[in-house]
Order: sequence, then structure tokens, then C-alpha cells
Amino acid sequence: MISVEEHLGRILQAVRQLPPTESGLLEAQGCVLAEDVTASVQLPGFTNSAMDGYAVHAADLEGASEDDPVVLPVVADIAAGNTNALTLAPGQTMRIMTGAPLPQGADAVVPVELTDGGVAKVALHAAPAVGQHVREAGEDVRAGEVILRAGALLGPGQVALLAAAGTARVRVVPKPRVVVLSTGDELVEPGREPGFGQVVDSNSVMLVAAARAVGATPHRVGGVPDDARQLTEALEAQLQRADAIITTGGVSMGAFDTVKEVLSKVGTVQFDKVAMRPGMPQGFGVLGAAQVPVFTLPGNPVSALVSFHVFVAPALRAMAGRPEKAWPPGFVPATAAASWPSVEGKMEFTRVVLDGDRVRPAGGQGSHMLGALAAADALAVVPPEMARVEEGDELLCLPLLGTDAP
Ligand SMILES: Nc1nc2c(c(=O)[nH]1)N[C@H]1C(S)=C(S)[C@@H](COP(=O)(O)OP(=O)(O)OC[C@H]3O[C@@H](n4cnc5c(N)ncnc54)[C@H](O)[C@@H]3O)O[C@H]1N2
Ligand code: MOO
Repeated sequence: MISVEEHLGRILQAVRQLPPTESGLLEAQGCVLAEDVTASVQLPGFTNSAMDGYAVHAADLEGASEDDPVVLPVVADIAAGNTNALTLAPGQTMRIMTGAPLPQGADAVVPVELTDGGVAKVALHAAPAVGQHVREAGEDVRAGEVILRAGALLGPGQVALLAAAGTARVRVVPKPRVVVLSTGDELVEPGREPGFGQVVDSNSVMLVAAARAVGATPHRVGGVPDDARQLTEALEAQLQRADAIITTGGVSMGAFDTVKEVLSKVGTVQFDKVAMRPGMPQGFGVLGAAQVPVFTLPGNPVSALVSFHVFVAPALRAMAGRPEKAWPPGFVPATAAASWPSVEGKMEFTRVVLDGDRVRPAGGQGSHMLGALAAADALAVVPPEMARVEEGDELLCLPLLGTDAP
């Protein structure tokens, strides 16, 4: 029996960050930048108005107030999108809209609410400070400045900045393409009614969803029967399209545990019992010339999802250029709101419901119990040395509904 840390350590030793690729901005969301990006233009690109109102020379409005306005002629209208360079002479105003270029010479904007809204001439009831409601060219980003560094995760704000600063394509670490392959003669496709002795292949649906939630690009292969030739063929076919392969089922002590039978003979896949519950039978190794990592997760549904969170998610993040800073990854502290037994000598992952920062078990803990799994908010980590959780104990928890997608 090996520890959770040993098995994870072996996995993280073996996986590599994927080589960078060039990508359009929309496809780059959720990826990590592979190089620094500099702005090719300044932002804002030109000095413009922050308000709908009147462009003025501030000096013309000295002493203007609510009761004692200054009245000036309005010599032009400037809408957003106006591309003519205009000049404002002293003693004049121009009506200006938000985002429209400030005319040369103007140094402030009076919002329309502080005026009578005049079109030919306007009564201005306020004396603005120089620069008021003016957005200076380059005040946000200077041309040539590094706007995002290699390693930055691209979310909506980052792709917007790249677009605005003149970058349409970027070099990123791609999202790992993850093939999910379930095994077992008992499996039927989701949507089909299982006969006696059959189960719906819910694991592949679950693992595709889990892979997507950590920012990978999953591909689901329907259930493969417990047949060595068919499994070998399926694995060989999928190796072409995969940065990682996840299998479920067929790794325990059963007489028809085909994954173990097939993968023991090829690549470097090693099968171990890991001191955890659920998720004890695990396998990991690399396959083919491209050294594609293969995770063989147990078939029990809860075991498979726990194994995904503990072993596969950190590996996928490392491949995507987002290595974990610490283990356990993404875990949050919580206080036990109840007492429950745990198994000594194994790290137990109790399905819990979260109530603020307090947790209690979410119903049945059997590794086949999807009903209780779906009712859970998080996995509470009970360390191997604890035989029992007492009310008030501090535990680390992994939220189950979290998503890495920015
Ligand atoms: N004699 C022993 N028996 C078992 C041991 C052991 O150490 N000695 N370990 C148990 C543990 S712990 C686990 S976990 C399971 C793991 O078994 P396998 O990975 O070989 O999985 P299967 O036998 O194929 O299936 C187990 C269970 O899960 C259901 N299943 C499988 N695939 C799917 C799927 N795609 N979607 C939904 N459900 C699935 C399957 O019907 C079985 O009920 O072994 C224990 N046995
Ligand atoms: O250790 Mo198995 O993964 O519970 O059911």
C-alpha cells in the first residue's frame, strides 16, 4: 500500500507542461500565456470624454455656480466615433458624448446634468477642475508596455485587454485533450434503459464534466467491453488525439479486470493500492511514443470522482501550465459540525455538506452512492492517523462544484 502523496508525487514527476501553440483570443480563454505580451498601442488611444456633456476650457468657467452660470456658445457636436480632429477656441464649448475625442485645447468636461442642455448656447452651472471627466491618452496602458506576463491565466478581462491593446493571436499553453474511456461488459449508453445486471455508463459523463471543469478539453469514448483486444484497439486509436487518457473500471482484483491485464504489458503503467478511501485501486503510467499519461481510475463512481480530484486534476493543471502551489490543492479549511467514524491508516474523503465553514457528512458514504455524492458540496479530508472525526475538529475540504474556468 502506498500513500496518497507518493502516488500523486509519481504522477507529477511524469507529467510535463504541454508545448505552446498559437491561438485566437476566443479559444485562448482558460489557457495560460506562454510568453510576455506587450501593447502595440496606448490605452486609451486618444484623450476622450468620460461623460456626456460639454468640452470646455476650465479657465472660462471660473466662478460658475448653480445660481450664477457662465453662458457660452456651442460651436460643434462631437459623438463617439467622430474621427475629425477639432480645436476648441477659448470662450467656446462643444457638446461631447462619452468616449468621443476631446477637442484640442479643451481641458475639462461639464456633465450635461450641470447645464441647461443648450444646443446653440449653453448655461454651465459648475466650474470644473482642469482634467475633470477627461480620460487621458495612455493613462491606462502605454504603448510598448508589458501588459501580461507568461503564466497569466486568460479570463474575460485578460482577453479584452489583449484585444484592446492590439493583439489578436497569442501563444498559450493549450488545454490538455483528455480522452475518457470507461470499461465493463455491464455498461449501457446514457439514455438507454439498463437490463438486469447492467448499469448506465455514468462515469464517463462524470469524468468528462470533471475534466471540463478544470479547464481541459475532454473527449468521451463510449464504454469498451471487458475484452483485451477491443480495449487495446480503443487505446491505440485514442492515443493519436490524447494529451492524457483516463480509464475507469477494471483495475481491482476481479477475474475480468481487463484494464489491468492490458496495461500491465505496455507502457509504464503501474498498479498500486493507495491508502485512501474511496479510491484504493489506482494505476498510472505513460503510453506510446508521445508518453501520454494514462490514469486508470477505479470503477466505483465515487471512487472515480475522488481519484479525479486528488490525482488527475493536479496533473491536468500542471500540463496546462497551472501547477499547484501546495497540496492539498484548492482545499479550504472547515470545522466538523458532527462526529463520524473514519478508517485509520487511510486518507478518507468524506462527502460533506457545507454550512458556512462547518461541514457534516452528506448521507451514505458507499463508493457506489451517486445520490449522496450529488447531495455533497465538498470532500472533507480525514488524515490516515484519525480513526474518528470529532465535532469541532478542523478539516481541509475540497469544494466539488468548483471550476477552474476563468
Ligand atoms: N476482492 C476485492 N474486490 C474488490 C477490491 C479489492 O481490493 N479486493 N477493491 C474494491 C474497491 S475498493 C473498488 S474501488 C472496486 C474497483 O473495481 P474496478 O475498478 O475493477 O471496477 P469494476 O469492477 O469494473 O466496477 C466497480 C463498480 O463500479 C461500477 N462501474 C464501473 N464502471 C462504471 C461506469 N462507467 N459507470 C458507472 N458505474 C460503473 C460497476 O458496475 C461496479 O459496480 O473494486 C472493489 N472490489
Ligand atoms: O477504495 Mo474503493 O475505491 O472504495 O470503493
